[in-house]
Amino acid sequence: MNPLVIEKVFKQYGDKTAVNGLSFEVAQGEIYGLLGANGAGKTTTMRMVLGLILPDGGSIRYRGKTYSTEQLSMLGYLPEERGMYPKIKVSEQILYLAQLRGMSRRDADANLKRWLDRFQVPEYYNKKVEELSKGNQQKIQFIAAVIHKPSILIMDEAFSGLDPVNVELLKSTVKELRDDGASIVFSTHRMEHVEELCRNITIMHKSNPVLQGPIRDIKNRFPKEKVVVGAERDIPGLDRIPGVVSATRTERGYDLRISRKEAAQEILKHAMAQGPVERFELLEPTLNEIFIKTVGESHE
Ligand SMILES: Nc1ncnc2c1ncn2[C@@H]1O[C@H](COP(=O)(O)OP(=O)(O)OP(=O)(O)O)[C@@H](O)[C@H]1O
Repeated sequence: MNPLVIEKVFKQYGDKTAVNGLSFEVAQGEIYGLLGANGAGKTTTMRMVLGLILPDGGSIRYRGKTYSTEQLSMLGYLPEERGMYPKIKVSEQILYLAQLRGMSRRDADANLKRWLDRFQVPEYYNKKVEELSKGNQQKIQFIAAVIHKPSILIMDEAFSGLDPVNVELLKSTVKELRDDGASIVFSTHRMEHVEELCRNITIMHKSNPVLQGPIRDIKNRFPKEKVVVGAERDIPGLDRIPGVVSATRTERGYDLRISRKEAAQEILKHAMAQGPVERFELLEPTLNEIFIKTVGESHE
């Protein structure tokens, strides 16, 4: 049985349905992507998984059990909003939070020092949170979420506010936690991070799960509609090939949009008939394009 199983979960606020029959499972050592436009129901879902609010229907199971305080030490949460106390020292609040999650102060202290070294900021141990930049506060919040080695980790916009170097640092840390066996629910609007980190995803829209499954399978369900041709010279007539919706001249050649896949071969033939082609590629849709299509279509 998977460590986290969400089954037909339903949540209502007054007469507003926030989550409508959502089911998914997160395996051990998996990062699961929970995606959706603003107001889709992601935060509500994460809060239910964390036991902060109760579902009105359906069930959430943690290693086969329903929520109880026993699960506290198993769960870690990185919220989107910074939730640290500005006036209190980093070490004081992290050690306090770790003890709430069942750790001894000594173990928590050793872990905290290890994490601060890992993030190359050992000097933050005695600093007040307000003395740190926004990005560095995010690192501390990250440490607070993982200090007790949770086996189920909920991460909401984990990399927001970080510079590219720190994004890479935290990304590699998330991958390590996955490789160590954590089950991670990862929610973000940054589709390139989802493509890199997640195997399976759910896209929610207006409280409903509208697209679910392995990213690989989802991509195969959507047609390839983009062709890139690399050529320095002009290739007249590309836009007149049947099935070509548009052909745009770029620095390095042409970007084309097609409405049926046979058009790709015609484009290649046409281009080669006029001289050498340096590059030719039929691109699969990006997750960003799939997201926009899905949410747009289900919106209508
Ligand atoms: N405490 C609440 N009381 C009433 N309605 C709520 C409450 N929390 C959320 N909602 C409503 O439930 C729906 C889902 O909200 P939720 O915060 O889960 O969305 P989200 O996917 O996390 O959005 P975002 O990407 O903007 O954070 C929204 O329509 C929201 O207005």
